[in-house]
This record gives sequence, structure tokens and C-alpha cells, in this order.
Amino acid sequence: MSNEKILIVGAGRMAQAIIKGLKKADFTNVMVANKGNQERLEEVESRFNVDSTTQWQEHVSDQDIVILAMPPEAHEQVLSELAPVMTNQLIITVAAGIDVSYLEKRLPEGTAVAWVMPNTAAAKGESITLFTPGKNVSDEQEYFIEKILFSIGKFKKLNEQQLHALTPITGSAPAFIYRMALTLINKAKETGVSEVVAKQLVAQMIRGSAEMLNSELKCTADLIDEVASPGGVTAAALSVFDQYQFDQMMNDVLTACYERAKQ
Ligand SMILES: NC(=O)C1=CN([C@@H]2O[C@H](COP(=O)(O)OP(=O)(O)OC[C@H]3O[C@@H](n4cnc5c(N)ncnc54)[C@H](OP(=O)(O)O)[C@@H]3O)[C@@H](O)[C@H]2O)C=CC1
Ligand SMILES: O=C(O)[C@@H]1CCC=N1
Repeated sequence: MSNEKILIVGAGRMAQAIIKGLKKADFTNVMVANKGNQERLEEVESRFNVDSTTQWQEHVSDQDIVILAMPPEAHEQVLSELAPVMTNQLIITVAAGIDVSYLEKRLPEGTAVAWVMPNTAAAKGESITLFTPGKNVSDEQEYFIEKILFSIGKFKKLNEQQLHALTPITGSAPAFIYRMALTLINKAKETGVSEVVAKQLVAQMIRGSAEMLNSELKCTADLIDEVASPGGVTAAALSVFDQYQFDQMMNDVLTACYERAKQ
């Protein structure tokens, strides 16, 4: 059981994925707030058995940790409301582009902050989460951060610049994989298999491929090569990737993501 008191500001997709992990890991003191969608707040409260509040500012002084899980654009306003009511809490944001420098600039001198970039697989305890602690984070607070991140999957400590550059690759790229999965599932359904079976086929193919990727013995180019028998069907398919300049497209995709987070 973990007794740290955690307030989460934001009750949307990422907040819920994190709450799910926290509850599974037996964090007992979790309170959640949002902007005003009362129905959503009540649903989160009952679904995950957490406390909720519509006045988070009144509860900050009771907390050990505040996790900001609302849009990047909401940070300016929320941090201005948070600063005057803080009493030494560790402040964590999961927002794209909101780095530790941004937080430190807007919070009282000496505030311990961290920038965390999870993905939605947190709901299954399978996120790969990147994090950067700010300069005032103590060893004990870093241990708390790692404990939280462990509850939602694996994690890696990196610097601010790396987090900016990797947000598209670990935060957003699940959507790229699901986009490809959707095309494959729809194609599979055309053969007459049900949606459920089509999803199982594609999910297991992705899971197996991820396991192979994790293998230390083979590089990724070799894995591609292994599937593409010379003159075979996969080689024919991969040449279409080249025809459509897949690598260039992925570069543009990642750049669009990076640039948006910087705005
Ligand atoms: N979705 C993802 O895969 C990932 C998201 N993130 C980050 O997580 C954050 C949230 O994204 P996501 O969960 O997808 O978004 P959602 O739109 O699903 O949820 C946003 C939540 O923030 C709340 N909110 C908005 N403005 C305020 C405010 N001023 N004060 C308090 N609460 C507010 C909303 O309240 P209400 O319920 O009232 O509308 C809502 O609960 C973003 O910063 C994003 O960059 C990071 C990694 C991955
Ligand atoms: O799309 C977004 O803005 C968030 C950040 C990374 C993944 N989802």
C-alpha cells in the first residue's frame, strides 16, 4: 500500500490511464479534479474509487504530490492558481511541451517539479514513460516519481531536450501504430473474419513483433530482412513503402508532432 497523497488535476484520457495504474499499485490517497465536466468527474470517482473535488485549490496544502494532466494550454492559468496555495508539494506535469524550466519559472523558488511523458498504455501498466526531474527534486521525491511511474509501466530518466524530441516517439506514436492496425483490421475483416478475430490477429502480430524488436540478438534491419524472403511477397510490399516515400513521410509526421508541442 502507498500512502502518498496525490492530487490529479485533469480527469481525461491520460489522467484516467494514470489513475488506473495507481489504483492497481494500491495508491490509496488519490484525489482528482477537472475543469468543470461534472459528469466525467463523477464517473472517474466511482469507476476508480478515488476522491474528487471541484475546488482543487483548497486541497493542495494537504497533498504530497500534484500531477497536472490537463492540456498544455491550460498550464499558464492553473500554475498561477497553484503557486499561491502551494506548501512544498512535488509538482509533476504530463503535458507535451511543458518542461521543467517552464514549471520552475512559474512556481515559487525552490519548488520540486518534474516533467513526465507517458502514453495511454499506462492503463494496462505498459507505458514507456520518460521523465526529467527539476533541479530541486530530492532523492526521496525522485523515488516517489519512480514509484508512480513503475505503477504504469517502464520508465527512463532523460534530459529536457531528449523529452521534447522523444515525445512524438513514445507519447504520440501509439496512435501511429493504432492507425496502421485499423487499416490491417479493416482489411482482415474483408476476408470474412469477425471484428474480434481481426483485432486478435493484428494485436498478436504487433505483440510478437514487439517481442522480436526487444531481442538483443538482431538489429531492426535484420528483422525486416528476415521477413522479406528474396523476391517474395513482403519484398513486393516493401517496395510500395519506398514508392510512397515512407521514411520521408514518417520524418514529416514526427516533425509535425515536435513543432506542435513547441507552440
Ligand atoms: N492522451 C495521451 O496519449 C497523452 C497525453 N499527454 C498529455 O496529457 C494531457 C491531457 O491530455 P488528455 O488526457 O489526452 O486530454 P483530455 O482532453 O482527455 O483531458 C483533459 C482534462 O483536462 C481537464 N482540464 C482542462 N483544462 C483544465 C483546467 N483549466 N483546470 C483543470 N482541469 C482542466 C479537462 O477537464 P474536463 O473533464 O472538465 O473537460 C479534462 O479532464 C495533455 O497535456 C497531453 O499533452 C501526455 C502523454 C500522452
Ligand atoms: O496528442 C497529444 O497532444 C498528446 C501528447 C502526446 C500524446 N498525446
